[in-house]
Amino acid sequence: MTNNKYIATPTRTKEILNKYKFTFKKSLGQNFLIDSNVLENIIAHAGIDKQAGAIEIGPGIGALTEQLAIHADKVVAFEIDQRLIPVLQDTLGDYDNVQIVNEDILEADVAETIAANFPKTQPVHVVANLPYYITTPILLKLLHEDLPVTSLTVMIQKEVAERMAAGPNNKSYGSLTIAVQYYTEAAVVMDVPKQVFMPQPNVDSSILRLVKRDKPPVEVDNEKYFFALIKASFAQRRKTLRNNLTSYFKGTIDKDAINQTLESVGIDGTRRGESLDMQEFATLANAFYRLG
Ligand SMILES: C[S@@+](CC[C@H](N)C(=O)[O-])C[C@H]1O[C@@H](n2cnc3c(N)ncnc32)[C@H](O)[C@@H]1O
Repeated sequence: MTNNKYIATPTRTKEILNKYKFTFKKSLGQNFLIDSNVLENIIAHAGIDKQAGAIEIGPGIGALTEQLAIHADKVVAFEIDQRLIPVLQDTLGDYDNVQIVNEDILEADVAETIAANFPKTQPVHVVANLPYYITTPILLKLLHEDLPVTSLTVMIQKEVAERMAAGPNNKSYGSLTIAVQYYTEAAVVMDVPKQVFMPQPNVDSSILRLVKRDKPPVEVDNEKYFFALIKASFAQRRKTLRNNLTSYFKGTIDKDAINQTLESVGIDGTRRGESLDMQEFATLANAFYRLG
């Protein structure tokens, strides 16, 4: 992959950018990968082989897309920036297993795209160097929609990757952690320096691997209610669980009922949200939900 014919080298990237007089849009999180070793690592961790399909978000000029085209059966890539479509048609012209969709991933019907492009029995992996300004909405959309994908391997901001893979009592642990870990097993597989991007971002990056679970690790009566209660429990991190819940349930459940419910499930209301594990949140959410 060190061969200069590939897109992910500084020289080839500059050539392509010059040819199209392409100027980066910071507002679209455009930081392109120019390091073939990092790409090799992404592909190695992503579980991609010729039996698998790949969904990419934000192909840019095609550095990762090209490697996915080489290693996977088929690639479908969503790119919002119309200026990149002719560039991609050029850089990926040699590959007949790539489809570019010029759409905003947050608006796209990803389930329909998967159904239209990949056989039902084929494993499909999401692989992306994500636009960092919308990392959380993209991942939560893909997870909440419960798409038929086997895994997600994504380059994201290091702090966000740590948050998604954290455990209780860690300063990074929060409602995002639980949302991600409810659907997937999360692990940070590699930290990545700024120097591998053009232009260099202001933040450090990590590759995060999320493997979809067959079923959630806890039983929840109502998922929407569960996630809303978790969010409320972290609303003010320094506040006790009881105080956060009192603000959240104001006007619907009174203080006495809140105390009784906490007591009934054996959770001390003076604890902070960050000390509860997912099972405790599930028990708590189910108990409040059953109050009706
Ligand atoms: C960090 S760059 C990655 C580019 C390329 N994959 C690489 O690694 O060199 C993020 C890409 O996402 C695209 N993008 C930004 N917002 C998007 C959105 N809402 N939907 C789809 N693509 C988006 C940008 O135009 C850009 O090409």
